[in-house]
Amino acid sequence: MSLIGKPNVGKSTLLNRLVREKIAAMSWRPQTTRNKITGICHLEGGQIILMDTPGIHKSTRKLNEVMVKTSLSTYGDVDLILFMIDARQGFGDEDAFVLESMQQSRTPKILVINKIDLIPKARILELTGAVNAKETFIETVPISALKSDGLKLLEQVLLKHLPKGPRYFPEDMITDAPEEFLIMEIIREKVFKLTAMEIPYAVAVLVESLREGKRGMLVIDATIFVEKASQKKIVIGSGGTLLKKIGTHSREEIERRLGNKVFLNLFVKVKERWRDDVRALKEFGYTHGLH
Ligand SMILES: Nc1nc2c(ncn2[C@@H]2O[C@H](COP(=O)(O)OP(=O)(O)OP(=O)(O)O)[C@@H](O)[C@H]2O)c(=O)[nH]1
Repeated sequence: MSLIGKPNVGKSTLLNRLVREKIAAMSWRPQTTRNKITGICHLEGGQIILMDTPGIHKSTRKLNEVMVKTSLSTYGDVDLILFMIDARQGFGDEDAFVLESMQQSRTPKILVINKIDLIPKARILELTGAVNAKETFIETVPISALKSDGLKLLEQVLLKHLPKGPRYFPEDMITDAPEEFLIMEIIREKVFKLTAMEIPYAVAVLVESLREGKRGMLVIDATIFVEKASQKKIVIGSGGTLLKKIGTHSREEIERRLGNKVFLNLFVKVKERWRDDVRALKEFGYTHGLH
């Protein structure tokens, strides 16, 4: 099952709620998610395998092109597409763009109206009617991913429409992403939250090494890449304060997630124009559609 929508509608929030753990980076900024992330949701009635995808949007940058291709590539691989819109914003041009990209696909689609905590009930009905007039959806489910409202119903709807099959994953597995990926996403999320303007978008994180240190401590070396020397200065902050904060917040969350004491070494480096540099994109794991 693939979760599709424009940036910032709440896809990662829903994924994290359904798997009951945080695996995808979330922030109030659009385009937080850059890769396809698989989450495994264990329910009484079965397992649901979900793909969170980067928000589909228009852009000329190579990185953004890769992000969109990553999302589109999931259409053929899944049994269901969840198309998510933001209830407060309603259905706009950006949503129309996403919907258009799905029209070729014969995969059954479910409309998920998220953030219903922000609108009056009558508006939900209106939106349901308006969007269903544009495309055939087998179901419409209004939810608030943030407030965990409507999620039980959504789970039931998903189980109803997904084909029966064997349980593919063990009960304790919630994602197929390697540890390095989780660590990278945690650090990237902290940078997204703690910096402003163009910085979040100019940042990539690479986990350089992961090893066991003294007394079972996990030692992580990671580099934050930015595009300009001026951005490096900002990420480090005066006297290194911001980098320290990014490091502390990241370390605490990595420790919680991995259940291990962590020693995190963070470096900041400049890689000019990496978002348009195919080699750098590959190095950072943004590979979809690149040759
Ligand atoms: N009020 C409200 N806010 C929500 C809800 N779901 C998500 N949000 C907020 O919307 C913002 C975007 O959420 P994300 O889950 O990062 O959105 P996304 O669709 O994964 O975004 P991209 O990574 O840009 O594709 C965050 O600030 C969330 O807290 C909801 O049900 N209600």
